[in-house]
Amino acid sequence: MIDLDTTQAHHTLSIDADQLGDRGLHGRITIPGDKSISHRALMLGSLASGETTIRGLLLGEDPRSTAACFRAMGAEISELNSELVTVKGIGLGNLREPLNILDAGNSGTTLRLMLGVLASHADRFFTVTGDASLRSRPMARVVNPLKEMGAQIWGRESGNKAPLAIAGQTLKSIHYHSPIASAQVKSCILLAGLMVDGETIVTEPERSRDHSERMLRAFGATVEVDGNMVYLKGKATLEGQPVTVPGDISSAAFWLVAGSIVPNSDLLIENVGVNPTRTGILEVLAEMGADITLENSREVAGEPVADLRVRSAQLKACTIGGAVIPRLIDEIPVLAVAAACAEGTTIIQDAAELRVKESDRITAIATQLNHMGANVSERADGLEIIGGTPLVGTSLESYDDHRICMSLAIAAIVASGKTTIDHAESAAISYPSFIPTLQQLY
Ligand SMILES: O=C(O)C1=C[C@@H](OP(=O)(O)O)[C@@H](O)[C@H](O)C1
Ligand SMILES: C=C(OP(=O)(O)O)C(=O)O
Repeated sequence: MIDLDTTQAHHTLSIDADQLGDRGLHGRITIPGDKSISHRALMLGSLASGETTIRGLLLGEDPRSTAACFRAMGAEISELNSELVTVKGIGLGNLREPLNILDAGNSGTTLRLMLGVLASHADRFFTVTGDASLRSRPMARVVNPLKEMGAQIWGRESGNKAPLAIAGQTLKSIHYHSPIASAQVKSCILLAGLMVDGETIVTEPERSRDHSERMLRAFGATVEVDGNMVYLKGKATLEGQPVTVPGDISSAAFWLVAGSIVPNSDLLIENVGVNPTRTGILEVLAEMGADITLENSREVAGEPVADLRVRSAQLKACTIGGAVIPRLIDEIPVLAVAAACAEGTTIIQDAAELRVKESDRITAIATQLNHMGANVSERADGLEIIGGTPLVGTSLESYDDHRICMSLAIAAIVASGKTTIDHAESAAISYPSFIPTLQQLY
């Protein structure tokens, strides 16, 4: 029994795994569009000259926040749907000063990428904010390099926390050595560099997702990549393009883990983006002994795509850290569920970033899995998970964090008895059809 109680403002998801039987998970799953690519398609489409068409856009709350912000600055974005969205761009440098505060909702990507755009629109004033979670997340990581480029930004804690106010300026180019591997930091600076005179360069300690580089190039900007360094030629022009958004591997991750840990499963997850800067989860699950194969590998609109077939397997522990972390950062909560079901002790390290996501994901997943009977200890930069203790259904908190909510739902389907998860509406941030898909599998 999988039931969603929508009678209160905050929805409660109930999963009674005992009633699910032992037939496993079977069938084909289509996952929604990639969130990172959806944000970028809406933003670049808005900034470009001419029309951009977007097929397969994610209809989650986060891309809706991006669309609302850019509409408020003059971009004509048609009603959002996953078939076809058209964006009539207003041309680089032509954003209108918005009449009200721009609201990025729960979306770090919206706020951080947009700051680069706003800071570089001279003679215009912008105010930006977000929900309680986003207002608690650090913005200095983008505000400081933007200030080095000449930006004027004010906010709480010396400009580290939203609400923020931005007086747009003509910026100058920099070579920024980012202390963290973050696609949001890298993309913010590249977007800020579009209108500067000269080359903007970002070097990061490890390579983070490269969707901005790929899409900027497709829209006509000159972008070069050399190891962990990205160059963008200033005074760029962007031309609207057709964009096809592949399925989000971060959403596929829930089924990759579910199909592995639920005995007798055999799932085909169709049309998944397998950009090498995102496939850390496939490498780690393979090392843990998962049975996952890539079928029908192809390239769609400049991004590699495949269907992923997953069959159940006994997982074993592994150590996850170093350069792979930015390539699976959003999948760590569900990987913790996999580790709780694996034989042996899994260590997740170099992942302190998780403490400043929508929630402190290290504390959130450790606390909630322990409530279910798992053996998880927090480390400053990750988790230590002694796998193999049986999981028991109970009442759980999602911390209003979409990835925690969905990860706990996957844990619940291998637990004995009934689990309830609060704030289940949070799944709609990145995966509105998650609960219907879970129900369809049973
Ligand atoms: O650029 C992006 O689209 C994203 C980058 C990552 O954040 P960081 O850049 O903060 O690591 C990731 O966690 C987020 O979900 C999406
Ligand atoms: C961290 C995430 O997104 P954002 O930073 O855009 O809020 C996420 O989707 O897990």
